[in-house]
Parts: sequence; C-alpha cells; structure tokens
Amino acid sequence: MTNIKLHPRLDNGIQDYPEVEGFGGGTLTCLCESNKVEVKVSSQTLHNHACGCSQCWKPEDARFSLVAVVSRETVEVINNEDKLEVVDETAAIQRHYCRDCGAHMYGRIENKNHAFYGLDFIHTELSEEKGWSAPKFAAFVSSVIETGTPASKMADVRKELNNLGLPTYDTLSPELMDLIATKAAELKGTLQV
Ligand SMILES: N[C@@H](CCC(=O)N[C@@H](CSCO)C(=O)NCC(=O)O)C(=O)O
Repeated sequence: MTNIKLHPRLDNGIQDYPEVEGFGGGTLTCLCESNKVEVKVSSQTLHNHACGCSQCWKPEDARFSLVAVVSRETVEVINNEDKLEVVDETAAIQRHYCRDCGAHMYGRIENKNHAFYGLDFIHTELSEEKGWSAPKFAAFVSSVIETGTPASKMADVRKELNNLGLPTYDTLSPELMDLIATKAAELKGTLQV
C-alpha cells in the first residue's frame, strides 16, 4: 500500500497487471451505465507508464494516469462512436473522449512529422481483459504540481513510484526522448546513423 495516492491500479502494488506473453489485446469500454463507447484494440501495448501530465485522462482522485501506446491500425471504435469528441484539436495528441462520462478512449497523433505518428495512446484500465503490459516508468512526474500536488510532497511521490519499481522522469523515458530527438534530427537534416 502506498503512503501517497498515485492511481487506484498502483496504490496496492502493480498486481492488476499480470502481463501475459502473446496477449493480443481487448476492448476498452467507457464508464457510462449504458450506450457505452467501445474500442477494440487488437494488439498488446508498448511503453505503458504512469503519466503526471495535466492532459492525460485519470480516474477521479488519481494523481497519475496510466497510459500506453499501440499502432493506430489496431484501434477500432466498435460502438457508440457518435459520443466521441476531441478534447483539444490543437494538441499534439488528439484525445477522443466520451462526452457523457469523460473517459478518454484513445489519443491519436495526426501530425505526420511527429515522432509518435502512427501510434495511439490508450488507457488499458478501461478494459476487463487481463494480460496488458504493466507500467514500466513514470513520466512527467513534476507536472503533478500543476494539478495541485504541493512541491513539498514531490520527494514522497518519487519515492513511492520508485518503491513500485517505476523509475521517474520529468519528461518521457530516455528511450522515448531519444525517438523524439531522432525525429527532430531527421527533420533538420542532422541525423547521423
Ligand atoms: N507540464 C505539462 C506537460 C504536458 C505534456 O507534455 N504531456 C505529454 C504527455 S503524453 C503521455 O505521457 C505530451 O506529450 N503531451 C502532448 C499533448 O498533450 O498533446 C502538463 O502537465 O500539462
């Protein structure tokens, strides 16, 4: 049990993520009582992480979201697509949310020059299936200050994340930051291989 609340799926340890080899995906369902938006995802996720940024969807009272990526070709809205709206059309990640319950069903990058073009951001806690990849790091940790965590609590926040085995970063993980820099170098014509 963590001493400081992070996310319901983290606060008792990462036991809700029994990652299964060969897992092939599942269905994300919004939080409405009826007429649920359903999104079929036909692949395992990559880069699952806790994200402290103010943009990613999180359950009430959670400090962090849990978010992962999949190839956009594997994402298909199969029910009640008409209830989906985009949170912010100007954002890099176009987050499609259910206008009735507020859950973000998928976030899509439409800018072909973005390092993550081709990937969709999803929250696998919206799926009943077990086997999704487990969170492996915490990103945008300092950003939780922007959503109301006092800066004086940040050492405890980082300690709890580290105790769960999640390395903490104030941007994305080094691997993802390298992908972003690689794309930037490619666009500038300075990329060396
Ligand atoms: N301090 C800001 C950070 C916002 C931010 O850059 N968020 C990342 C997180 S994505 C998942 O890890 C991002 O890439 N955002 C692009 C977008 O939102 O379109 C804050 O907290 O708001």
